[in-house]
Amino acid sequence: MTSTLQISHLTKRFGGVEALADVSLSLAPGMRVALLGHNGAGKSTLMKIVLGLIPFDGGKVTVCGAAPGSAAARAQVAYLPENVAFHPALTGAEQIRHYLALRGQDPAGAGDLLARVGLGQAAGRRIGTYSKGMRQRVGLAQTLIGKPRLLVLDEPTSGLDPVSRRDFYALLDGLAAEGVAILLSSHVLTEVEARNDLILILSGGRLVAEGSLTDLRQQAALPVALRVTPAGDEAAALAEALPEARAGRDGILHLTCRQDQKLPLLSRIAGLGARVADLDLVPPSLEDIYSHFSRRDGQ
Ligand SMILES: Nc1ncnc2c1ncn2[C@@H]1O[C@H](COP(=O)(O)OP(=O)(O)OP(=O)(O)O)[C@@H](O)[C@H]1O
Repeated sequence: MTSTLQISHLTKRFGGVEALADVSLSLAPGMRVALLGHNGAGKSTLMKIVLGLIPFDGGKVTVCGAAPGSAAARAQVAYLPENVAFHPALTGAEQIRHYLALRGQDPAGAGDLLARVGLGQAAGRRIGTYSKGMRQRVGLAQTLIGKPRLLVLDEPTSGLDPVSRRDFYALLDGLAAEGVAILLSSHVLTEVEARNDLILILSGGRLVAEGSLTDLRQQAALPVALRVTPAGDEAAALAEALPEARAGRDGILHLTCRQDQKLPLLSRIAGLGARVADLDLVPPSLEDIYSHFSRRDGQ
């Protein structure tokens, strides 16, 4: 299948600063990719290059087979910045009608676009009365004008509450299911866990990790934590049977083990039978994995 976005060995320097070094990635239609990285890691530079806003020094970039910034590429890519600004006195429908007219499209399509992002009911209200989540959805409706094949979203859910974030990602899921490729950056690491097919970690302009969350977990090989709750008055007996555990004030026993020791340890705990009331397995979070890769790169 032809890639929607193809980047090979991309390099970009600003004077003496190497903003991107040997970055390669490929987005197939319908793929959702999250770009993570510390401040100055190179996320915005990468997005600007994909949008054709700045030139690059080395490597190759194609957007739907065309050079970034070319008319062919621009027709296929849409961008949503972190903070969208619309005219507060215009209604959602007026604002989208305006953008449709600017793109030479029928303004009557505004209603459908707003309904698509869940703003059908609010289309006739002034944007000044919208919440931040609603304004972000107006932004998403704007990006959908012209049916782009690639969405570039710069921290699209920053400042949104958990419910608005979930709703926003549900919209992206629907678009991805229709074949739209999505490249988004985020600092809210926990939210990208379940919502993306591929996670990329940039550090100092280099891609230091790439994969699904499962791949990254395996590559990082961080310890797994277990919490064992003793049954009734079995705390002392359980602590004796699990001498490597640390007992918390609440009586719960805390253990950690390497990934490859997880199953033997679970089977040992299962063998303790009725002495165990409950068991929780806590895998390393994306925050842990992210710090692991960023630290490894000296950040
Ligand atoms: N126009 C510019 N001129 C000089 N240096 C720049 C320019 N734009 C970016 N840089 C440098 O390139 C590096 C990458 O910056 P970039 O803005 O891409 O990072 P980022 O990951 O988007 O960071 P943030 O999360 O803070 O937005 C940084 O060292 C930055 O200072």
